[in-house]
Amino acid sequence: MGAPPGRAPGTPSSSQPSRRRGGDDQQPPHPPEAASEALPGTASPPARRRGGEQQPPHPPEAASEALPGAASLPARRRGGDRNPPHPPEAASEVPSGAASPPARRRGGDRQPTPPPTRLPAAAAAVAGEGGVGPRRSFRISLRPRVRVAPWVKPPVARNPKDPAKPPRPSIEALAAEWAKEKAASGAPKEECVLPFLQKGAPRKVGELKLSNSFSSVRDCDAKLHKACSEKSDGCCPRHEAFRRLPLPYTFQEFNIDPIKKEELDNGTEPPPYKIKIIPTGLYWLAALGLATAQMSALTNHFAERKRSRSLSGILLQTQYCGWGSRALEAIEKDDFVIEFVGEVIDDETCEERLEDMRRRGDKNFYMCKVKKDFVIDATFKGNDCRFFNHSCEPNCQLQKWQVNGKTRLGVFASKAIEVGEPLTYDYRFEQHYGPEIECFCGAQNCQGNMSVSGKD
Ligand SMILES: C[S@@+](CC[C@H](N)C(=O)[O-])C[C@H]1O[C@@H](n2cnc3c(N)ncnc32)[C@H](O)[C@@H]1O
Repeated sequence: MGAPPGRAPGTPSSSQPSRRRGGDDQQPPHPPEAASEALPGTASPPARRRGGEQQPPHPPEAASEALPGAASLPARRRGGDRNPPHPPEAASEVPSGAASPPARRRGGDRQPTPPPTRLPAAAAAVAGEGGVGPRRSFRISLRPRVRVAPWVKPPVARNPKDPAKPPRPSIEALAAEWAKEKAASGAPKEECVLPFLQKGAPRKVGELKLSNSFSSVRDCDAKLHKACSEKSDGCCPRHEAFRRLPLPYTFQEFNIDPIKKEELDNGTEPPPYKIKIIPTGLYWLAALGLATAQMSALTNHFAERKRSRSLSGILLQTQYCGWGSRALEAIEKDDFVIEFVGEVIDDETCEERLEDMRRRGDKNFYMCKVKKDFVIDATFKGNDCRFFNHSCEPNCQLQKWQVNGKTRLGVFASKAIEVGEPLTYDYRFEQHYGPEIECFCGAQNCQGNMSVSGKD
């Protein structure tokens, strides 16, 4: 989920400050292109990243995310999630005059980063019963949203901030339109409903058990891997992947990097996922489609990747956190933004994937553990929610709902969100082993890392 900062072109790697601790996750030199994001006029060829998250060409808009005045990117982590190469065009968008890299400080005195950047694609888990509810109870407003749906005639709602703009359709209008088309396509009636938009839809509230993943590891009786980890100098070879496994915190989760090793051989490959140009207001449409169709119907990310090269849409390239998602239109507080969907896997499969991730050296995580044997993995299949980054001062919340007996995760706006603003939520995780993953959210109240309670 996050990409570590890279260094500016021409900047010696030795000058790059280290951002993460940990042995094998040493960050590779920053791809030249990444620098172009911060240094206007820079146009060195894209470099390739290690460990899977090769980033696609930088979208023009991404430039706006670059920290003014930043010239070189401090190395923040070891391991794989380095920022993807920046396209030459991006450079022109970066504020000129940048000369020195942004200083990073911990905790409160951290330098505020430009607008929060992040946006993963969340996918809805449509899996069995149970499910854990959010730790907090959120009030969900079902009032009409004002968003743009190109193919829907705008109903009545007006843009309060700019009356001159044509009225935008309400969420109800969009839902009605969608339901109509869905029904026309022959879908069963029960599939023509938007669960997160139903008044009175029950949300299960409960607590997450943060250590479930650890206890599920095969052939390891050590509590939370502590013993085996100590035997091997702080790093359990077999379970090293767990060092960076973000376990659920409050109402979220995450982890795993999707890119396969062989795909990294081509340094110009875009990220292992799709880029869709869809207004945020339409996320739920796509998300619902994915959810109702179950994981088997999710688009193959390899196929989607082909489209990502020429499009610049919802995704944005952040300076330190890899790819993120942003709002393509204003979102009101409490609005449903997108459903977190992905493959629903059990703990054993999760473990296997983590091991694969370790071997590949992946650094980004896209998993969300909901409960025992119920992990939603957006690594290979999911939607744009997988690109939502973490922020200590997020503008979204991940909520667990019980919809018709199935647990589903929805991302809701926790505050009003402006167009272009990175979509983020708080998914700090409990970390027991390995180096702390430094947080680069840039929030004033940033705690400095993505661990919620440190190590045992
Ligand atoms: C769900 S992915 C988000 C998308 C990811 N940025 C990408 O490029 O694919 C979560 C990963 O993004 C990175 N990340 C997200 N938020 C971050 C933050 N505030 N600071 C540092 N890295 C972050 C971490 O590597 C994390 O494992």
